[in-house]
Amino acid sequence: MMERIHAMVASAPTALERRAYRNAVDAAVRILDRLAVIEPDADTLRKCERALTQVEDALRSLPTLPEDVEAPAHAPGNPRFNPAERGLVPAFAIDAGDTGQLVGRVQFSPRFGGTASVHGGALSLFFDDALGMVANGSVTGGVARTAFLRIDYRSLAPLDVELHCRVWIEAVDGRKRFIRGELCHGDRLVAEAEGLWVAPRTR
Ligand SMILES: CCCCCCCCCC(=O)SCCNC(=O)CCNC(=O)[C@H](O)C(C)(C)COP(=O)(O)OP(=O)(O)OC[C@H]1O[C@@H](n2cnc3c(N)ncnc32)[C@H](O)[C@@H]1OP(=O)(O)O
Repeated sequence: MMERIHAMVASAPTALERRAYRNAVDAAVRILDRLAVIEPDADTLRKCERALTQVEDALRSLPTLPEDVEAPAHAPGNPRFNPAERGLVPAFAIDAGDTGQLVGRVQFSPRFGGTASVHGGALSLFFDDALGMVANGSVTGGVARTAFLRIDYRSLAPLDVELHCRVWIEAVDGRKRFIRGELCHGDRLVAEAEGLWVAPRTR
């Protein structure tokens, strides 16, 4: 029986499994968002902890991903490898993009917040993902890893508000891809980023 379950999850996920995975992650992050804004109530929180522990126990009984990265489960379509689909970064709506740039919108929900504004580390996480998409895009081809990422925080980023982002390739020099990006709230610049992505040596 265990072997059969493992064979099921070791294959690339179906559309139904992807949707179910997304829905489960969405439910989990909605809880984190709610916990970030509620007034503490110890009794309710204890009940919440018990219920969540039951969910966690159910998840612990499932097999984990195979270590072999060539296995079908590691196909790019698997939502577990998409930072937004597993709740690591806020979903980024891409409005326009070509081979060397993209334009989109992002909204940071309360779990990404400090007090009333977005946590600086969350902005950095977002930029790594958004600039990384362009660095790993069709103009450059192949995989590249973040070598450095510099963020200039220009003004506070509000939570739960749509922010606009633009990302573009500044230069490509051999294996090096220099990428820049900016995030705005209306006309106001919130943060700028520049980074280097380095593609692996081919030999
Ligand atoms: C569609 C999918 C979208 C996915 C988007 C998500 C993207 C997210 C990507 C990540 O977050 S990856 C995780 C965070 N990054 C890492 O863990 C990387 C850790 N570091 C490394 O693996 C290596 O240091 C690295 C691959 C970046 C570079 O190692 P290499 O051995 O391939 O490069 P090497 O040291 O030979 O340097 C190559 C060139 O880059 C330059 N370089 C490397 N690191 C640098 C640095 N930090 N600053 C400035 N220049 C740097 C280096 O000087 C040199 O320049 P030149 O060719 O002109 O001589």
